[in-house]
Amino acid sequence: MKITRVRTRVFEWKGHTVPAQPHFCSNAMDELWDRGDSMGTFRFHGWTTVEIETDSGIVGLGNVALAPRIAKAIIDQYLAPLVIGQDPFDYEYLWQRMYRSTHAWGRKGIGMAAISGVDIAIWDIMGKAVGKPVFKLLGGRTKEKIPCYASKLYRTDLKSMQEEAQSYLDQGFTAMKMRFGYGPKDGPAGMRENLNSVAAVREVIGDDIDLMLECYMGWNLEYTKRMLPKLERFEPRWLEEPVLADDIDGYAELNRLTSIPISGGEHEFTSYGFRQLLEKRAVSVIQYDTNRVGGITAAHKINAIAESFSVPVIPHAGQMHNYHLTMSTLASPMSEFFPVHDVEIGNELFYYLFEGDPEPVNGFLDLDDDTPGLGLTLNETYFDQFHIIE
Ligand SMILES: O=C(O)[C@H](O)[C@H](O)[C@@H](O)CO
Ligand SMILES: [Mg+2]
Repeated sequence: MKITRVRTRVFEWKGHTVPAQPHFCSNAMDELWDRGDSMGTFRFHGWTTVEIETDSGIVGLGNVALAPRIAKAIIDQYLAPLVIGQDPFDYEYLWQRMYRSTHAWGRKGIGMAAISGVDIAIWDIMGKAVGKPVFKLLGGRTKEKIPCYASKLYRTDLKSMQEEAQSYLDQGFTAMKMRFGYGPKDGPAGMRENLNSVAAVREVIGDDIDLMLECYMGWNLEYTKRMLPKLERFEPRWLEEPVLADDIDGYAELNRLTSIPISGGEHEFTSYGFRQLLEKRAVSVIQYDTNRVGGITAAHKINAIAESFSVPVIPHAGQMHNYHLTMSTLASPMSEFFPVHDVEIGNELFYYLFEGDPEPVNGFLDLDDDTPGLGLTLNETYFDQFHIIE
């Protein structure tokens, strides 16, 4: 089988968007003197789709969620010529070809996200070609169902957060993630706000539900050190990305300091990046996203390394490209799940663009043993809500 064409499209959401309130979520821009539109750092209102055609008629579907226009340009100009004419089953060779030939600029960030999109489509082709779901090519079914945690609870008024937390309990979730709204610039009053929001959610969910706490890189080392002892009484499952992704020694220091597991990796790339995080004991939970980290080829290797360090892998974002990895390894006990709702941050945009994601039932989701490939198709229902760039 040979790859004949790589078709990329950018989908930019132009439909209704729910505006984010101030202090909606701490983030890396918060420390700058000019706050400006700090929410801009985590709006994902566009997506790149990668459809890879073959001479057998099979088409693989991949995606990239970061900087969509740039990802498209990288794939069109640099990556497509490297895979066209090649056998998709030579996936390791193709990955290395893309990785090595873009090494000067592509090994982290958007270069690797673009490689991920192509790699995901290649795995979709392989699954379709052998008539098996991708997880069956990676290790198969390691769990009856995948436990998942509801991930939203952005900082709003406490009553709304409590109602939202209650709604996840009502749906049967036994784990959920909330976001902090305040950071170092907000002083002791902001610290109090942060603690009050965790207390408010704990009040509703009780002590027997896992609660994950997300900082999205909006804190710094000193602030996190002050917050950790105050957070311990809430027994969070983890504290996520307290500092910038580049501060690996900062993560390691925090992870040594506290009984709260520190998590990260959503902004890390390839097995090299994760080897560093693991060797330094910088994180106690790994959270790569397959559509950034280097695709399924890289994520599969990271699972093996993480297993040898006994560090759980709970990928960022859920979504099919991650669920298949989670299903196929014991290193991964759980998935993130973004509830389907009106377009807000953009995490949920996935469901407006793709069809095939499983619905969680009582906090678990499952993958079909017989659907070939990733089990995802483009959802044309909302195409008129997007500006599409071919
Ligand atoms: O872990 C997450 O779910 C991410 O950090 C979110 O994608 C991000 O939007 C911050 O809430
Ligand atoms: Mg996160």
